[in-house]
Amino acid sequence: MFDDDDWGSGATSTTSTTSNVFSNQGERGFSSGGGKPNAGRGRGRFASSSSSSGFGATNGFGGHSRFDNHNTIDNLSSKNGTGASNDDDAWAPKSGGFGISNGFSGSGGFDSNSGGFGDSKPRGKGFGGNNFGEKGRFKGGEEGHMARECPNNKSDGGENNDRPPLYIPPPPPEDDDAIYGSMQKGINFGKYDSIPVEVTGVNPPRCIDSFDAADLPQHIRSNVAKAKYEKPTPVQKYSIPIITSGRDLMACAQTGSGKTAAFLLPVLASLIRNGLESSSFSEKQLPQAIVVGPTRELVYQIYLEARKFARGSICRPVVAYGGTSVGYQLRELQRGCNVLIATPGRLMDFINKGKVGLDKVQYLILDEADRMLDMGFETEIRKLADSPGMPLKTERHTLMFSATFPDEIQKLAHDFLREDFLFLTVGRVGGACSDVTQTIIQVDQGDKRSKLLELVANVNETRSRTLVFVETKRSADFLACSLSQDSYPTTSIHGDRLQREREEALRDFKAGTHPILIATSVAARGLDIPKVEHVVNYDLPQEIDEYVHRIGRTGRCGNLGQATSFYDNSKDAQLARSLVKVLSEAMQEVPPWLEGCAESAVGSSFGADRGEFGGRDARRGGRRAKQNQGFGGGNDDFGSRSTGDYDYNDGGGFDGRSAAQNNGPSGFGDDEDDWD
Ligand SMILES: Nc1ncnc2c1ncn2[C@@H]1O[C@H](COP(=O)(O)OP(=O)(O)OP(=O)(O)O)[C@@H](O)[C@H]1O
Repeated sequence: MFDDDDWGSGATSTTSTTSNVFSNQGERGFSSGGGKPNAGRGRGRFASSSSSSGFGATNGFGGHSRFDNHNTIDNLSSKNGTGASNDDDAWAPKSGGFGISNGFSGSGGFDSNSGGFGDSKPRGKGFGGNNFGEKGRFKGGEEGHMARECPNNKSDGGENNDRPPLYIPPPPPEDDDAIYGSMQKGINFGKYDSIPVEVTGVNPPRCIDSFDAADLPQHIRSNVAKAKYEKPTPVQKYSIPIITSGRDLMACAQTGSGKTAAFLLPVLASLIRNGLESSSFSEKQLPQAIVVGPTRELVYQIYLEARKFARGSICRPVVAYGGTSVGYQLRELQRGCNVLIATPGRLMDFINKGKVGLDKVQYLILDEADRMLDMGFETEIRKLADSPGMPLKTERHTLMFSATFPDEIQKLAHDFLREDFLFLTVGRVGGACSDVTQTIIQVDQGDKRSKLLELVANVNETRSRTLVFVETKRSADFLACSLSQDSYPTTSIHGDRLQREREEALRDFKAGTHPILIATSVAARGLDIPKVEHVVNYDLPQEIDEYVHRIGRTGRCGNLGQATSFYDNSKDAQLARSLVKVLSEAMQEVPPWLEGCAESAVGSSFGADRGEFGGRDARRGGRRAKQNQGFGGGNDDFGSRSTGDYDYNDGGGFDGRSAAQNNGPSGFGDDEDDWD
């Protein structure tokens, strides 16, 4: 399934613009760096005649990524000063220096759904454009990209011809300051203790009130101290003894409240206490714990946390995710692996290749578990659980963590958990973090850009980190380029960017060199970035749970944060009721106009039934149905959940996924349903 011909998300942005897809007959449009993987098909509304005529102006832009296409590179680089060269780094992903056309920029000039964007990629297969296959511009001092990416170059000696360069991520930090220097606790950290906690299920163990009571092995205990964790957060107080006592667990606690350590500490402790099996330098590795998460950046972050807590012990965590060199990751794996942290696709690829065996798995952990059991990932998780060697659920421990847990997903989750699992809720299931001040403002689509400019007006002076969520990958490219053009230090992250670019974007954002990050939902969950002061929902998501995760990128670990959302009733009405509910539950001001929208949002349920405080264990007859998909038509089927921009099927080869997945559910790989 994850054969080497599959292209994953990281691959696609190498290709960027093509000249033959810009013809934009009357529709507003642009081309971005986010070339979709389905080369040559375009969408019905793209005329594919030639060059850039008809596209706003001749100054099309190529987004962040590299302009690899033969004809266009001339136009783009020469007219817009993209600075193209044959130096790979000249295509740095920082958005700056990209030409944006006079013809389409400007507020409101872009409708993310209105087309004007073409698919491209630099491979011969299936590429129907009239310029592909033409010689020139690729290598040997020509502009555009590195020789090894050139589809005409058959002897580059790389792992795969006709592909983006292999990406080997920088090594993880080795100095204590970098390893242990995590987010500072905020003024509301102490208030975590006042959040109501509920544990359902039979015979739960008592909670602990200090890390000393957690019975952690010495190495881990001192690493916890080095990380300046003085006392456990509520989810840690309950999860640690539950996991230590050998119970399966489904845990739901608000964003930024320490769920990662809540599972890592007891799992690492138990592995170390019970004796680790060393498997170094063995062809097939047999990890004792497997952690899966929905995005590459998240699994890498969890890996860094595991490494931090395991440091000095013989326990070796390893990470595996798509968009990176398989060979490199296999070499890391084969140096020994006790805890494997991975995206599901790359993990399944390693299992299928016989590089990872499951026979010794004691712990299977799903972080962002509701997403991992949602459309897109569920099949992979079932395959993982049914893979040869994987101990039955009665013979392993399964742990699930998230800030949101819709009822129907909880019910699915029961398939993977022991009968007597415990359900832990801190606060309300799916509740927003109360340390985030939420503001919803009504903004028409066409006014969003100017409104955003107001919000980031002083960012050059303040350097306040602002994370801006948009709906589609090409909107991300467009907006990032547009802001860069206006001298706002901006970068972007989404599933069509190369992995190297994604990681660099995050690094630049964290370092504050590019304090504005434009992101799709690929950055919505789990990412723990210090000092994010403001989250902006430039486009609101389709689901309230996604909203909760997005705004949870700020206001973490007791710090205060701010979230501003642009509400456009023509697009967002189906979210109105759930928004009202989430705002009121988090004691936020609810604008009267939003209540009006909620009341007239016929057919949508009035928010989720999140139950009483502490949420609801679906075993007790939870009624929380799928939310927000029912505008105008009552509840949607479960199957209609939006998949968002997540790292589905980060498989092997390059970072493969099946053709069907490449195409996305609609067969067109619509941005609204990105399969990444
Ligand atoms: N006991 C603690 N004391 C101090 N800081 C902590 C403690 N536990 C966790 N943290 C810090 O709090 C931050 C948030 O933790 P973490 O990323 O695990 O949150 P989360 O609940 O998993 O969030 P999300 O729902 O967004 O995934 C991290 O920077 C982490 O280092």
